[in-house]
Amino acid sequence: MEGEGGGEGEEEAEDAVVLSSRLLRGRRQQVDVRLTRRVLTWKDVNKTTKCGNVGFGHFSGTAACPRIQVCEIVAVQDGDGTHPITEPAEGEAVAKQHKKPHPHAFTVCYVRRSAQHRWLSRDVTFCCGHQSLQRQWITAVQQNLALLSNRPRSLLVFINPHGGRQLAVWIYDRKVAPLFARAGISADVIITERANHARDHLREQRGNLDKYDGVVCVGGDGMFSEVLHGLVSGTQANHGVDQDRPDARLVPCSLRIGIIPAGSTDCVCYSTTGTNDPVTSALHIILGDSQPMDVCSVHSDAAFLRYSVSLLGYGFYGDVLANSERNRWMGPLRYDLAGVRTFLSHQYYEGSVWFVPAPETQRLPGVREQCVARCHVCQQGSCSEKMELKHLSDDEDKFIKGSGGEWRVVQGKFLAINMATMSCACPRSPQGLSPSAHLADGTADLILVRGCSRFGFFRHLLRHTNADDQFDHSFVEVHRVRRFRFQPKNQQLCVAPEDPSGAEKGTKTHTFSPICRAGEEVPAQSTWTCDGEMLPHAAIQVRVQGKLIRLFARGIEHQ
Ligand SMILES: CCCCCCCCCCCCC/C=C/[C@@H](O)[C@H](CO)NC(=O)CCCCCCCCCCCCCCC
Ligand SMILES: Nc1ncnc2c1ncn2[C@@H]1O[C@H](COP(=O)(O)OP(=O)(O)OP(=O)(O)O)[C@@H](O)[C@H]1O
Ligand SMILES: [Ca+2]
Repeated sequence: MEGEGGGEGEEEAEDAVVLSSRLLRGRRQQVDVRLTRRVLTWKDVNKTTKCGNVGFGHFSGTAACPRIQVCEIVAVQDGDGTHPITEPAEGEAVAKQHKKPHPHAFTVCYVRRSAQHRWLSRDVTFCCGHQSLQRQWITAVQQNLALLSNRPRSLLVFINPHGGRQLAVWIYDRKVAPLFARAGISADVIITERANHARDHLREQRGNLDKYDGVVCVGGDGMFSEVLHGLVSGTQANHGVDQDRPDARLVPCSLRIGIIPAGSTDCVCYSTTGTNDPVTSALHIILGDSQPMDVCSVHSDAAFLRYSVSLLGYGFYGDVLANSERNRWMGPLRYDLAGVRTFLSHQYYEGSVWFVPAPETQRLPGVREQCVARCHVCQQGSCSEKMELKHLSDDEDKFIKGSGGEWRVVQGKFLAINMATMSCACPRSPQGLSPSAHLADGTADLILVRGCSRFGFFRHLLRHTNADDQFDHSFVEVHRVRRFRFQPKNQQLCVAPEDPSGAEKGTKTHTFSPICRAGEEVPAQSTWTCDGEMLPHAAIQVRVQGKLIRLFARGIEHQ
């Protein structure tokens, strides 16, 4: 980052100099510029820096020298970044060119960090004494960049013109496409014409996607979900994996997914980059960042329903979504209106929640430790599914032993049942639904909100918007889990299963049926929201598939 201190002296000593020259920065400032495999640095020859007024070629201890990591260079080109070094075409108004560029200038475009995890692209221009030196510099930087093999060269881009505030096309054309072009990335762009256009295209073309290094969606969580479904389903089909089988081990997708945020919540983008800024996302894509992510597969009995990466919510969030759908035309505001309405209804839902807890070695939710870039918890990988056990203190909880893992069940009335596979941070809730959830640890956080007063629930919701602990309520419990099942009250198990996963092994011996007798009131049922889409079933089974996909992101960096 320009202007940032060094502190990598030893590493730098081993990082051999590729090229160094005395150049002009801009038009006037004389600088000694040095390129190594890892960094581009320069220092003003006339200024005494912290590292002393060292002679040319001596950059040791460049504490105060501006430096750019090579891996954070977007592009290098001739000219001053705004003026191509070509003669104006015949008839072109020379007046348009307010200043003639230096004939032997070259410009390095690089990433600069700004507040709140935003990234900007910035230019620095150097002027050389003659053309061959200019060529030498451009070639040297380009050769360095060519060594970065994780960078995408070719992308498939889907734009949803109707998501969020309906600005997706404008955002892509104005903010993203120019950066991709500058970085030499070619993009095949499809503006979607209907819902599920992107998903269907990816499924149909699944044998034909090798020419791309990644798929980018410009839209919200719904668009991301389309790309996720298209790629995951296509990958399973390519490998002969039957995604209808709840116990199937899914094959990870090879193509990375980029998200240019242009939706209403943009939770996946926000949780993986720390912001919902299109330029930041474009830069993460250009640098070729890679963030693995857990994906939940959701089934109803033996039928596949959907995949989820953010929130599976029954009760409050399910109802917010259902209440918001008819007001889609309102854009992001629809959620606030539906939220107030749902809050006032204060509806409970009865049922049984079954889950397989994550091993004790994986940190418990509620510990205020965030999943960060290069997170050591996620790097440990999804551990084996052999579970360690811990009894719950609540009398209502039963401890169930089964042959396919250790299941627990919690029964009762719930205001909300939320399963967050990652933090679900978004602009409405910067810490998220489950602030310490991890992006790629192979677990999800199950948050159960039981009966409480409206005031209590209001306080719980309010804590999603500040730094207070939303789990610190007697009516909220949270478990870190690998698997999960839900049965609403009116569909209780007729035969209590020895192992609720039996159904997932094709050895189903139990059935679900209404337990209400004639004349008895049928308990209220909610619907599930699955990453913002409604599910048609209330009784579901969920399994976390660790690190199934990768995004062009790197998680939240320390600031
Ligand atoms: C007192 C203020 C309370 C504010 C509480 C804010 C909690 C926000 C938690 C957001 C969690 C988002 C999880 C991400 C889900 C995405 O997969 C999905 C698809 O984009 N988005 C939504 O379902 C969209 C979900 C949007 C949920 C909005 C809920 C708004 C609740 C408002 C309650 C107001 C009570 C006022 C009483 C007078
Ligand atoms: N051309 C289209 N016409 C109508 N619907 C579309 C089109 N393209 C995509 N969709 C659908 O629009 C839905 C919403 O899109 P998107 O996720 O981009 O915005 P959003 O719902 O406002 O944002 P968020 O999901 O972040 O709340 C998606 O479920 C997607 O399937
Ligand atoms: Ca996770």
